[in-house]
Amino acid sequence: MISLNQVVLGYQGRAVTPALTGHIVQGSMTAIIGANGTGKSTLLKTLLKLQAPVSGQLQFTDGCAPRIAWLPQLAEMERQFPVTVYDVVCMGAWPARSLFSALKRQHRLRIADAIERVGLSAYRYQPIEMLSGGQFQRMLFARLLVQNAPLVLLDEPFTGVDSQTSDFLMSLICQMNQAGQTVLAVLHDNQRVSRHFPQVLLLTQDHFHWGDAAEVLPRYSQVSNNLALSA
Ligand SMILES: Nc1ncnc2c1ncn2[C@@H]1O[C@H](COP(=O)(O)OP(=O)(O)OP(=O)(O)O)[C@@H](O)[C@H]1O
Repeated sequence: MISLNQVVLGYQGRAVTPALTGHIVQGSMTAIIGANGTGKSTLLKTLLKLQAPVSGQLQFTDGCAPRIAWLPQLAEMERQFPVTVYDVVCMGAWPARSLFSALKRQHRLRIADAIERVGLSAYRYQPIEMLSGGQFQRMLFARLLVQNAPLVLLDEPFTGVDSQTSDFLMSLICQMNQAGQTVLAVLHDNQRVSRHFPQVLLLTQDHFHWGDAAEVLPRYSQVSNNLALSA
């Protein structure tokens, strides 16, 4: 789906990662792990074309970027905006219709189904500022479900969410992947990574390891131990 060839990520010409080479295979499920500041979110933003790479090449198998659904970090979300749960979930249908046209019946059904799947039917007309952290994240997942994009990018999807809701959201991620969507998720919970993610990209300041979870995860413990020893 996407190939990275010696891609250095960064801002205004300043590198924040080593040169990355690897493939995001269609239908795969990959966790991006690493310490704070190693460029995990920057990779997602680069795939979204919000950020240009410092150097190297990103190639899309079909010649153009696939449709992408993105769950940003919770801290980057505007929560005081005066809209309802329904309004936010509706936004997932934008790519399939023009901005100001009325929703078609098929869209309305998809939106209602997504809100029900995440357990927010009773809150559909609630202003988003009144939602708890877990409810807010469920709402964003409903929007992802409506988007139904071939590539799903998730930036720390379980931040501020209790373990029961995290388990529930994890099951939704697995369902998306089983339905054929390619998933790339930034995570800090290695147990969850080893349970659910066959592929892992580990980023450090100077190196990266990209491959099967069973091979890459033990390297993370090594890296963490080395960091602890040098601190
Ligand atoms: N808009 C920006 N302009 C300049 N530098 C930035 C910008 N955003 C992030 N950075 C820097 O890029 C580096 C990588 O940031 P990034 O957010 O990708 O890290 P991360 O691995 O996702 O970290 P975390 O686990 O803390 O979310 C950091 O040093 C950060 O300060």
